[in-house]
Amino acid sequence: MELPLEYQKAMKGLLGEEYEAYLASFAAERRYGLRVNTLKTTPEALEQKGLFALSPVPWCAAGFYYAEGERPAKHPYYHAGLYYLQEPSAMTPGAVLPVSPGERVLDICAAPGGKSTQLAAKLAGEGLLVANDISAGRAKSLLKNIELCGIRNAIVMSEPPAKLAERFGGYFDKILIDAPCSGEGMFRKEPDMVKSWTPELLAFCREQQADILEHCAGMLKEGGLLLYSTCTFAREENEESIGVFLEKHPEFSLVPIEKNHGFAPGLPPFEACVRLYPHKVQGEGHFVALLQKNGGETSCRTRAEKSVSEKQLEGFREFAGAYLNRMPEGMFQIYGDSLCLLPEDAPETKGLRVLRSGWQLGTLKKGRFEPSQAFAMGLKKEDVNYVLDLPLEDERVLRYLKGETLEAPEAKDGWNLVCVDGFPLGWGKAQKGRLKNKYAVGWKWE
Ligand SMILES: C[S@@+](CC[C@H](N)C(=O)[O-])C[C@H]1O[C@@H](n2cnc3c(N)ncnc32)[C@H](O)[C@@H]1O
Repeated sequence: MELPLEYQKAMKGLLGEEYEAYLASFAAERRYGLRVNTLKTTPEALEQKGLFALSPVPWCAAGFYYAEGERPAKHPYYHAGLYYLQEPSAMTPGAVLPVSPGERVLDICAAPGGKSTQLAAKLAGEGLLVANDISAGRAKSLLKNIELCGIRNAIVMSEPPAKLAERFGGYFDKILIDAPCSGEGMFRKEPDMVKSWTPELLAFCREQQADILEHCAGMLKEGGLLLYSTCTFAREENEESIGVFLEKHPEFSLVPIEKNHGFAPGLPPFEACVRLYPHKVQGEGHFVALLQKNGGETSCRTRAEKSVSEKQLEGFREFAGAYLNRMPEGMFQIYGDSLCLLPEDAPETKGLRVLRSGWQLGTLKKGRFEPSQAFAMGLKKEDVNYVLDLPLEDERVLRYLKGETLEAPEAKDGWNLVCVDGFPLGWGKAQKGRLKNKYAVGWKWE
């Protein structure tokens, strides 16, 4: 691969004697990763299934390498949201940022959702994740991944940081900025990215990074943590972006990140940060900085009003009475014909471009409730009365994912949660042994 001369010069300056080892890493075997979705299963349980040859990613508890040639995206368990495919070094920001159930977390550059799905797993269904991406198109794939992983407590948005900052001053406990960057750490994985590299691109990215950092500063609570990451090596987009930010914001300080697993320290005087290089770790490359806010705004009080009447919920209550073993808890909201369930203290989002607010349960048309794909993915098998639980080897699993009508003499008449080995895939409606397929149209197995 022909690397731009100016890039070579910058990397030689950064790496010194290690530069040759960095170049040699381009010829090394590429490593692929998947991260187990702990909202659905455990790393041990997935390993025991013996689906793929997995070996652990040392810096991410639920992360695994899988061998080239394996196709985990072509497996029904992928469609059940049991794991997310993620480049191993990209698992670092979500692993380093401490998140506990009940917190309010913002992932401001979230699409397609690698880190959002990781943070949501740490929230374990409690608290709130706001997953945002400025690109409305990319936010759609973010939404799909949030739904696929069965995440019930996320608001998916597409807004510029300035707009969010107007609404969420001092609101979040944790913020992740996985910033747009020149992507130098992707050169091995996506050689085409080399072509778009220019020094001007670095300067452009740096401006965007400064804007995002600036607006996020005000959205964090006092004592809150902000994680800044890029998949690039350029000093300008990493230590320099952080340096400029810290000069302007003395209320923030760097929190040291442990230098295990071949992680290199940030460039002086920012040794508290980490750099992942492809010649030092089994991964493509990343920069990670963790900052704490030691003063400034305290929590703000934006809270959505309850606006749904019992009358409007009749159709859902009827469905729940017939098919659910457990009533989902939270605040019901209706957007158009879509019924969603939000955490009780969810924020007011009127006026913001929201793709999804909380857990979409289904649609209400003329009072009739029809359950949604997202509802199925956020349920557990035990939550539902009528379950068509197919073993992995059953040929109907693939036929269901392809959208076909199934012969299902064992299904009871009515709505059935279709599962593979106990993990929900979607809905079907049975009548006299035939199951009408209700799998989401855009999700079908190709
Ligand atoms: C590195 S990617 C994020 C990857 C994502 N965090 C993941 O793990 O899947 C950067 C994202 O930032 C978004 N972006 C660029 N500028 C932005 C801005 N000013 N505010 C919010 N998002 C932005 C891009 O659309 C892109 O999806």
